[in-house]
Amino acid sequence: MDNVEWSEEQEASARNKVQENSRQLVPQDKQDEYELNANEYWNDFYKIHENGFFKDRHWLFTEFPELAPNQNLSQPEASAYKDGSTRKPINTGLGSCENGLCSLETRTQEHHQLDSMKDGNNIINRLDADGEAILKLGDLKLSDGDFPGSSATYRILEVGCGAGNTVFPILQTNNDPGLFVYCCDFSSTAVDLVQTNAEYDSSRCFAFVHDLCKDQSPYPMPEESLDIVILIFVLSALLPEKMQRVMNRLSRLLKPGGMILLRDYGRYDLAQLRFKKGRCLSDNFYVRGDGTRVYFFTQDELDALFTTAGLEKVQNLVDRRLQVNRGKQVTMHRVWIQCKYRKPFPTGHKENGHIH
Ligand SMILES: C[S@@+](CC[C@H](N)C(=O)[O-])C[C@H]1O[C@@H](n2cnc3c(N)ncnc32)[C@H](O)[C@@H]1O
Repeated sequence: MDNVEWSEEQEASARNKVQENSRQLVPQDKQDEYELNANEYWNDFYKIHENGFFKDRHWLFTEFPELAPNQNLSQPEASAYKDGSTRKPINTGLGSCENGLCSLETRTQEHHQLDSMKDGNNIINRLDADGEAILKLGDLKLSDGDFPGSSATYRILEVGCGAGNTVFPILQTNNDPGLFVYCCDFSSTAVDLVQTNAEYDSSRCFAFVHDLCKDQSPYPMPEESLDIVILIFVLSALLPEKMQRVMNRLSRLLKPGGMILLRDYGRYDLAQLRFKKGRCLSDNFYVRGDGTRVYFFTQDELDALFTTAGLEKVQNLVDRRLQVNRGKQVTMHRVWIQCKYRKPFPTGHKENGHIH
């Protein structure tokens, strides 16, 4: 069931559950260890789950048509929503990772494993599907005029891309010849999975290891060069104190008129209510059994993060769904938040004859 309203009692019961499971916090030394080794916990996650699955992402282009703006994405079953968006009925989870468990579908694609080889003095780690060398960020000499994707006309960056469950559908669906897709993750295991995927094409895509929370961790593109930045269930994985700096830096990468698209966990989502006592790190921030962490947002918190980074609201909606597992006879309340925030044009700028 889509966009179900919550009753007062439901809201109160959720609040009680959260109060109860937040009562006992994880000790600080353990918290520091989760932060210090965060990428290792995610490496372990991807070593276990690999990409032997392809998560169900049929909602991607109905929710975010900006990812393939020139394609005719006919959606006969799409229904209009109050906020003007359209979406197809969703009868499964959104394929996000919860408590280390993901809704999985068997992946049919072959996985390329091409081992290191030497080319003169350059170490080329791998070749992509077309036999092109896959370069690492550290191998590049970056200058403003010449960077991966510098000749593209539409640049998308996905941060925290995981195994590429968003990147590959974009590359398949968006056939704009001017498209270039960047993607990064601080898990080198995840980035390896992307780079060794049979669909990885270095003429259209650049995957790199990057820690969003490290100011000195470089991006391969200059500021004001991106049309779209995507964050799908990623901001929630960061230490809350570090979220604003991350957002500020991502905002600087956007062209004026460019947008950040986000989908993430909302306050009182089933995944939050299911946490047992002793897993809470701080208000609404928890650690799963596998050492990965997750925050549950309100719309206002996200609005503050985006607007403080100088962006303007295009959309900020809460998507509540009732999932029914008929086999187990249980109903589950999911709460996700979806946001689109745009970087304004400088005042006095003229676009299509309109002065901003
Ligand atoms: C819940 S997963 C979502 C993955 C992917 N966006 C998806 O929807 O399938 C969160 C991702 O964020 C990445 N991540 C967490 N903290 C990060 C950081 N500081 N820098 C870069 N990536 C990070 C993790 O490695 C993981 O791949």
